[in-house]
Amino acid sequence: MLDVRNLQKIYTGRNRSVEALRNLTFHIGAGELVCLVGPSGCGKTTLLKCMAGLLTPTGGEVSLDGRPVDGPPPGMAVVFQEYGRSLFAWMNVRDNVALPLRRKKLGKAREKELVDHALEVVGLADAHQAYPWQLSGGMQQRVAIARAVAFEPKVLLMDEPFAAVDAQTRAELEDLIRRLWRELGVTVLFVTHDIDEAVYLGQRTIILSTSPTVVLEDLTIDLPDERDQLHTRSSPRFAELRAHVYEQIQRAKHHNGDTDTPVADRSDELTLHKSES
Ligand SMILES: Nc1ncnc2c1ncn2[C@@H]1O[C@H](COP(=O)(O)OP(=O)(O)OP(=O)(O)O)[C@@H](O)[C@H]1O
Repeated sequence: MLDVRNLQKIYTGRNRSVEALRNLTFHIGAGELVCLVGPSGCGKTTLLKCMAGLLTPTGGEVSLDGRPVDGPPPGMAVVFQEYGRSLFAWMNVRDNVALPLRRKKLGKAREKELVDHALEVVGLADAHQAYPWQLSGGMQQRVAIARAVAFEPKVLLMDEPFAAVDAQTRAELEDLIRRLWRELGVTVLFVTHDIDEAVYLGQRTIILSTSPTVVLEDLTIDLPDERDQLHTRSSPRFAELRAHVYEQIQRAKHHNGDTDTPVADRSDELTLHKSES
């Protein structure tokens, strides 16, 4: 489905160059929900932009269903952290959600059907005539998610989408993403710097090193499929996985692509959790 092979990105400026991504390789299968976590500044946004075809990599390749990504692919939608900047203040909720559909030229009836459905699934059917500035931060992010849902993407890329909302809203939105993922069968790559979120949400968590970035570990999250904020987060397995990812992130801060051996391969302790359950 989505393949990242030997991806490298070097930003070159007049006086300096920054090697943000060194050599990233991983695969995301159709219908998977994968989280990507790493220390601040490790290149998560850079990676996501390369995957979305918004940034040209220096080396390596991203491909979707075997086709190289060299511009925004038609079946992909992206939700960014800054919902305030992705919504248009002068358009109401309905028009904001409908905007990307205009390019598809589906006809008014089909467009209305998709927008109504998207607003329904994110719980904003009653707010369709409101303007973004009349909504809370959490509701605005729901509008951004509805916009992505209405587009009927095969792949949904999310870049720290809940970083700017309060903890309670964040928990609700996490559950919304899991519900949408299960109901719509969409493939999701969710970038976060929040360790709890990285464990709670996905089926796998890819842990990145500091810049220049490599994959430190691709961890299977073997929590039950049915998750809820109260029981899942208080389960012993959640605590173990959380501790493991936390530990890896701490090590990641002292590790980058300059070191040959990935952190996960250097310690028996780090494989402890994988053999359990
Ligand atoms: N346009 C740019 N020009 C030069 N360097 C850049 C540019 N964008 C990002 N970088 C550098 O690339 C590295 C990775 O940045 P990026 O924003 O991808 O990291 P991140 O993991 O998303 O950060 P955060 O966790 O803080 O959101 C950083 O060292 C950053 O300074």
